[in-house]
Amino acid sequence: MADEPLCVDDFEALAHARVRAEYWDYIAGGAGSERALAANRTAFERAALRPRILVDVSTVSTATTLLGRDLAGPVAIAPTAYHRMSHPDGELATARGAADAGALYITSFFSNHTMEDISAAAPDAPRWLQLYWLHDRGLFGDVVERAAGAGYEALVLTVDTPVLGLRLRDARNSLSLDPETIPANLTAAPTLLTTRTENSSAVSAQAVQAFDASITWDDLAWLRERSRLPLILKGIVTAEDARLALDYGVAAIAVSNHGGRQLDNPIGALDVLAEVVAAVDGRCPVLFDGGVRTGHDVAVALALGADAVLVGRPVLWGLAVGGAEGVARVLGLLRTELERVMALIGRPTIASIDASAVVLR
Ligand SMILES: Cc1cc2nc3c(=O)[nH]c(=O)nc-3n(C[C@H](O)[C@H](O)[C@H](O)COP(=O)(O)O)c2cc1C
Ligand SMILES: O=C(O)C(=O)c1ccccc1
Repeated sequence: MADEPLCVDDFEALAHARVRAEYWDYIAGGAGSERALAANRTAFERAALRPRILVDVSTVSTATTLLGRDLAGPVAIAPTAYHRMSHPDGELATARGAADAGALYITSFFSNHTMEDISAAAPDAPRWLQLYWLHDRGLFGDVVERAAGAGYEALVLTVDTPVLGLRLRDARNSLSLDPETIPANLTAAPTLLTTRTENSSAVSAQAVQAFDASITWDDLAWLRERSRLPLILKGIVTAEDARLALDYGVAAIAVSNHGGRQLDNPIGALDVLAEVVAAVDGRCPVLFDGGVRTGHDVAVALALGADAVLVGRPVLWGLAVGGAEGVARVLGLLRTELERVMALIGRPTIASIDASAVVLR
């Protein structure tokens, strides 16, 4: 079959043909001139793997552990908003696909199904909940308090989005949201549910209305009082903030530039990974996202010190192409590609992919 997707990029082309143009621009786009978006990919082109030979790779295992949870592999689903833009079954399909693939699913707070319904779609699968700090502390506290009971095993506070990046594609499209694409966790606050604005993006309007840009490190204690779940901060890109995060007792750090959607930075996410890994110095797991598209990319990020990687857009491409099955296939592809790369570089376990496996050109 000529159309059979054989790599993640094949899914992108197929998904593009299926997703409405304005939604596609929201998913694909970056901030400003999209330099950060492009840099996330070009950074990987500067990293080369260093294969070792005559190692027994007759058995290769991608199995790993994160915060005490055994996972089939080191590739997890990054939190992305509004999955019904990609498929009518939205996050329910994503949850089933993730469970089939044995992958951790970090559910976006801005999901089109409630966090409880998403959990119920795949009850025993590993799942974390991503949070945006809301102006509405009542609503925010309620969400935080519900998370553990709904089966979420950790909270991921996104810290790179006090305001939304300048998404020119969305502004030019006057991006509006259909009723089925409203954030289901926020229906108690209808004033946050703008679906249409003149000459600007409704997504951006929702973020402006909802996000509290005043929070600082000391507010983390407030979160802690409401949930005993481990806390991960997502969007750390400097050694200074990595050290502060450790001082504040985080369980893990996610190095990310939000898929190039926030600051229009000429440096790729991968370029800052080593700085954060050095500052963390093994004291907590480090996750990485931004531009991971192949098993080779996964191996590079692990060699540079990440404990696991997250994929954002590729999961949405799989979702658009084949619902739950498409999500599982994208994740499965990345895992089998990683297995092949591990064999080819003579590193048969995740732990054996150390700094000697990569060189930056
Ligand atoms: C359509 C879309 C929506 C996103 N929504 C969220 C979100 O709700 N919360 C969040 O923390 N990050 C969000 N992100 C950022 C991702 O979690 C992740 O950092 C990024 O997509 C990784 O880059 P990649 O798409 O190149 O894999 C979003 C990204 C995309 C593409
Ligand atoms: O688009 C995004 O990157 C994003 O994180 C987001 C999530 C919810 C509302 C608005 C933006």
